[in-house]
Amino acid sequence: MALEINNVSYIKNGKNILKNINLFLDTGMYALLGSNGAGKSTLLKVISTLLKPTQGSVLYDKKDIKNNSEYLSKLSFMPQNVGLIKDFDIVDNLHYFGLLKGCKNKELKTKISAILSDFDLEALKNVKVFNLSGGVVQRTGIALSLINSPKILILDEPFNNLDSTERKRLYNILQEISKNSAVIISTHLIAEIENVADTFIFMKEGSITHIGNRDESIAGFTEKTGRTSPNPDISENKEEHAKYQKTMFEMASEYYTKYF
Ligand SMILES: Nc1ncnc2c1ncn2[C@@H]1O[C@H](COP(=O)(O)OP(=O)(O)OP(=O)(O)O)[C@@H](O)[C@H]1O
Repeated sequence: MALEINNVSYIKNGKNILKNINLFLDTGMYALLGSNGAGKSTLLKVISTLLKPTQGSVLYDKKDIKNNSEYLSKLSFMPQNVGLIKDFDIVDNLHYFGLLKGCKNKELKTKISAILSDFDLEALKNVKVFNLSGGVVQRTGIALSLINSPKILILDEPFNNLDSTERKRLYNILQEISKNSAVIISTHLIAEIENVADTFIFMKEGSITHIGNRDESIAGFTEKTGRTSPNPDISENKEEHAKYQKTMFEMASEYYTKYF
């Protein structure tokens, strides 16, 4: 499994939204971090084939993802607002979207049972979506994105609406999936993802400013800025004090996404 993003740029209305993006994604969990407007959603849409790059290419196992039905069958994209059918119950949604994603009717039954159990949705499986809470809808949406056993799983802000128990459940599931697939998560919740993702991809103004694991990201930040550890003693200046209260990783993240 290898996804290669080679020199990808995306220009819309004269605006360079993605600038020369180069990425190599293997199995593992990748966090995509960046401020509003950094280009994260645009990059995810390019990887999902929803947008065609103005320049460059995206290859899956050395083949262009353009008109590549094998790639599409292995891809799953969960956007920020989950598009479940409100009049269907959970099982019908899983079944319907499974068929749309090309799963065979025969294998769907087993898959749906496994997913309902993994996501603790059995008791709610026959409840129509319009009667479910926001958290359960979100959980069902994520469950839905796994129906085709994706090799490339893209989740845009998946932790919204989830309480800490649900987040933990999701981390465990995603960690399991990331052993054999590339899981790409775009999120603003840095503290949430800090100990979960293997690799962090930081973006600012359409460019990637840093790629690395947690320790590498902190080390790069230390090297470039001279910052070593948070200093809890600085209290005269409120703003400075608040800044130092952050973890090294949060400071590194802020550096790569705002000031690099
Ligand atoms: N169709 C479009 N036409 C013009 N500009 C666009 C279009 N789509 C996105 N943009 C601009 O491109 C930039 C990147 O947008 P994008 O949604 O990819 O950022 P993001 O990092 O996902 O932000 P957020 O975290 O707010 O979702 C923004 O400045 C946005 O206004």
